[in-house]
Amino acid sequence: MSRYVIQHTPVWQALIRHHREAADWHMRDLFARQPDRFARFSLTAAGLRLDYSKNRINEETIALLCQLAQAARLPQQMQAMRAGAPINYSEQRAALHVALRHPEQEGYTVVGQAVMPQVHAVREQMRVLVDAVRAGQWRGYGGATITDVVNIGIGGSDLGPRMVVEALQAPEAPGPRVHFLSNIDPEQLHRVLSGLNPARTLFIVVSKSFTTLETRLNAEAARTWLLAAAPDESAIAQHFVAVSSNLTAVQAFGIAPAQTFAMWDWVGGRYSVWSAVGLSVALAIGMDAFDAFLAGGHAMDDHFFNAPLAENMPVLLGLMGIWYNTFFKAHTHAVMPYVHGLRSLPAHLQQLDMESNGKRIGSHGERLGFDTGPIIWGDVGVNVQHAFFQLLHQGTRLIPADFIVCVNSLHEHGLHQDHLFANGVAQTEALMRGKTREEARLELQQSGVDDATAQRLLPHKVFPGNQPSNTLLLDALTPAALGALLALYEHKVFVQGVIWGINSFDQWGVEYGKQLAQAVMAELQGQGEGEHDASTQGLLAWHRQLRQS
Ligand SMILES: O=P(O)(O)OC[C@H]1O[C@H](O)[C@H](O)[C@@H](O)[C@@H]1O
Repeated sequence: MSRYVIQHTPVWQALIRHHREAADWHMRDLFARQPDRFARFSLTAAGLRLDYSKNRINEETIALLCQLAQAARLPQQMQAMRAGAPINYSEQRAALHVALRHPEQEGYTVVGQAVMPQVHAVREQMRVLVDAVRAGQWRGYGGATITDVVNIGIGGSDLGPRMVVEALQAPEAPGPRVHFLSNIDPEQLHRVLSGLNPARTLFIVVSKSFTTLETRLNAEAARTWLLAAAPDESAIAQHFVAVSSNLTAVQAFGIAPAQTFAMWDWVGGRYSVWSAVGLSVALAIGMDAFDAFLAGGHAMDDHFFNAPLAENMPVLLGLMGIWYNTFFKAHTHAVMPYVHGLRSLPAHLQQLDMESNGKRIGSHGERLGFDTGPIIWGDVGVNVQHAFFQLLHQGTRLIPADFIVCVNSLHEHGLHQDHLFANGVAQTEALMRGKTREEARLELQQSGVDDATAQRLLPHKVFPGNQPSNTLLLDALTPAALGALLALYEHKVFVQGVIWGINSFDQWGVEYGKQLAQAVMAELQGQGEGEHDASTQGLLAWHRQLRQS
C-alpha cells in the first residue's frame, strides 16, 4: 500500500492556491457582497445552532475542504470508529466513547464483542449508588448521611467531570457538594479536606490506569485522613469507591469489587466523562439529568455519523480549524464561553484537543510537514473583554475563536442575560468588521476633540477587523445542550486528526516528564545523584539549601 500523505494530494495544492486569494479577503466585503451569507453558513444540530458566516470562507472554500476530508477518507474513518476498529493504532485500541452515550442495548462491538451490555450494567450500578447517596440511604461510619463527595483524579479523570459539575449543579439543588482533588500540591489537599467531615464524606478515586502517581498519593492521603477519625478499616467500604479499568490494582489498594465501577481500554481518559468517570456529575445532578447529558451527546453522534460533510457541524468546525491552522498558519484557537457555568470549558478543551492532536508524527512514523494541533486557550466572557481582548482587536495575530452564548439563563436577574448575550455577539461583529480609518476619523470629529488630538489619536482608533469567529448558540445551559456541545468538540478533534493523518487517541508525549520526575524525586530523597544539565543541577542545589527538614 502506498503511503498516504495528505500534503501531496491535488486538493491540498488547490487549497494552497485558494488560500493565496483568500488571504486578501476582508469579511466585511464578503458580507456586503452576499446578503444571504448567514443563511448559507449556519446550521442547527442536536439542539445547537452554529453561525460560521464570520469566517474567511466562501462556498469554494467549504467545497475544497470537504474534498480534503474525502481525500483523507474521513467518512471511512468515521465508520471505522463506529465499528470499534482499533483506530488508536499505536495502542491497538478502539476509541468508542460514542458507545457510552448510546441508548440501546446493542449497536457497538469491540473485537466482535458487544460492549453495550457492560456499559448499561455499569450505568445501573451508578444509578444504585447515586440514588442511595442522594436519598440519604448511603451512610457513613457513624450512620450519618453523605454531604460531600471528593473526586480524586487528574487529567481526564478530573477536567471533564469538574467542568460538567460546575456547569450543571445549581447551588440550591439537592445533592452533595462535590470537590475535586487533582494536584499533588499539599495546599490543594489541605484546602479540600480542611472543610470536610470524614463521617459525611465519600471519596471517588478515579483513575483509568490506577497507576497515576498523583491520584494514588492523594487517595492514600484521603484514606489516612479518614482512618484517623473512623473507628476501624471497615469504614473504607462506606467512604471509598473507585472508577478504573485496572480492577486488580483497585483491589490491591483496598477498595472492594462491589465499590468499583469499571471502565474500558477503549475509552480514552479525555473522552471518559460519559462513563462512570462521570460519577461525581451524576451524584451532583442526579441520574436522570446525567441521562439527559448522555442523550445530548448521543444526538450529536447521530448527526455526526449521518449528516453529509458539508452540513455536518463537527466536520465543518474541524475543517475551518484546519483552514486557519494549517493554511493561514494561525497558531492558536480561542474558546470564549459567555456562560459562567462553562468557565472551565477552555481547560477541558485544552486537554481534549492538545493531548489528542498535539503530535508531529503521521501514521507511518513520518514527520509531518505542516502544522497540526493548535494552542487552545480562552476564558469566560464578559471578563475576557476586560482582560486580553485588546490583542484580538488590535494585535498583530490572526486568532480564530469560538464564542458560546446562551439565550436563556436558568436564573432571572433583570437584564443580565441580555447584556451578556449582547456583549458576546457584539464582539463577534467588532472582530469581523473592524473600524476603518474613515469611520475612526468621523467618530473623532463627532466627539468634538481638536484637530491635532484627532490626528494624533487616529491610528490608535482603527481596528483592522477580519478576525474570524464561530458562534455556537444554546437555548440554555441544560444537561442535553452541554452533552451535545462536548460531543461536538470531541468529533471536531477527531476530524482534524484524521485529516492531518495523526492518531488522536494516544498520548506518548506526557510520559517523558513523568520518567524524569521519578529520577529527580529519588535524588531529593538522597538516593544517589543523576546526570543533569547545569540548570537542573543548580535547581536541585537550591532545593537542598532551602529545604526545611
Ligand atoms: O485516569 P488516569 O489513568 O489516572 O490518567 C489520568 C491522566 O494522566 C495521564 O498522564 C494522561 O496524560 C491523561 O490522558 C490521563 O487522563
